[in-house]
Amino acid sequence: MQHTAYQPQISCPVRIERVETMLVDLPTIRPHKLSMAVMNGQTLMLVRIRCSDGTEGIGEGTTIGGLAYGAESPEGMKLAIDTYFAPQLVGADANRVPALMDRLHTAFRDNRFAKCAVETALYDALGHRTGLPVSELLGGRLRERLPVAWTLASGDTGKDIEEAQRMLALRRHNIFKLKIGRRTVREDVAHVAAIKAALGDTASVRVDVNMAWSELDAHHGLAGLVDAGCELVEQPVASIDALARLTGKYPIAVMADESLVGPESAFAIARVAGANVFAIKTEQSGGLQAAQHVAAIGDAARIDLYGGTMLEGAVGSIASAHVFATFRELRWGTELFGPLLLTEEILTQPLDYSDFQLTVPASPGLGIALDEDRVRHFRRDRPRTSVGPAALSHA
Ligand SMILES: O=C(O)C[C@H]1C=CC(=O)O1
Ligand SMILES: [Mn+2]
Repeated sequence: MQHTAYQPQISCPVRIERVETMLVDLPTIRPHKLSMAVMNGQTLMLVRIRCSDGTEGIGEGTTIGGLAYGAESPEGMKLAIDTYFAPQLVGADANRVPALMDRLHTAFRDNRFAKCAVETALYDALGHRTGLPVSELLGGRLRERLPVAWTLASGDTGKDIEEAQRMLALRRHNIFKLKIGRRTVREDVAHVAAIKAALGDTASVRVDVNMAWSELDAHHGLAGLVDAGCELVEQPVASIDALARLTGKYPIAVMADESLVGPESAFAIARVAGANVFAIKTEQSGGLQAAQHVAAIGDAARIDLYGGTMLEGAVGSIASAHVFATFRELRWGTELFGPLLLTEEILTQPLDYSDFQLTVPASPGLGIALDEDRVRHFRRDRPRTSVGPAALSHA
């Protein structure tokens, strides 16, 4: 008897036909105050890759406060993809995602966020072609739902307490990350202590200093945070050496964020025991696979994992959710709340945030669909001339 061999669709080359990018500007629900920027809106750089078999994939590149957080901006990512990446991609075999990414890594230095957006779109398209969710293409998910923290960053203690209590009542979040570092250490510690006292044991309270403290500030700060009942401090100082000197010194977990920019930095931090926890950000790591490599280094060094965010919108957040779903352990949960910070929905079906968790979609690719009308409406390059109702009906 002759057996018909199973022929996965990806055995035939599928060509990349078009790479399209756009900037989408969305307002935030309130000013979001970080030590390096105050955000009143977020710009998503969306990339759409169309392939010769009719499949397409979407990806997102997003950062915080334009160029305030790092070396890439949404505008710069768009330029990098349009001018440099697209000519390398068009005509290439869309099924070979790691090979395509290798080509981009060889041809172009850095640009980790822009590369992550492209890798996301390629995996989304591959998922549609094969019928598999991105998490399965990345080796297989170990969980269906992810705990999601909320960031309190209104700049006002009373408002933050009200916001946290609302989130607890809605059963949306019971982990809170407080953005500090804009005020004195003493004021910041008092702010954290007041919030923890108001929430009690119903909530986990953590802080992110975004590198704003000197090493001496950090010694005072960490001691005060321990007394306030705070269980984790994220990137209190800038340098890896200083992080290492603080780690283990106080009964509070020290988490690396800005210092963690891909596998090499993960190795450097692990080598000096520079953190108890890695805040792994998919974009900051350099892509979906790179984030998995960072996780593997953390695992090997017995450093706990946490799924971080660059305050991405729905596309980038769900790409990260697929990645984090593959991590062996995720002791500190995630903070994939970015879409909830925005006033506008750009998906046909909103993401499922419930019971303090986010569901990782199980349908092919990223498992989400853009609401094209909404995206068109919020595109930065949409026609802006005011038109009357008659003209609109022909638009
Ligand atoms: O972790 C960061 O530094 C960036 C980000 C994450 C949550 C938030 O509010 O800002
Ligand atoms: Mn951080």
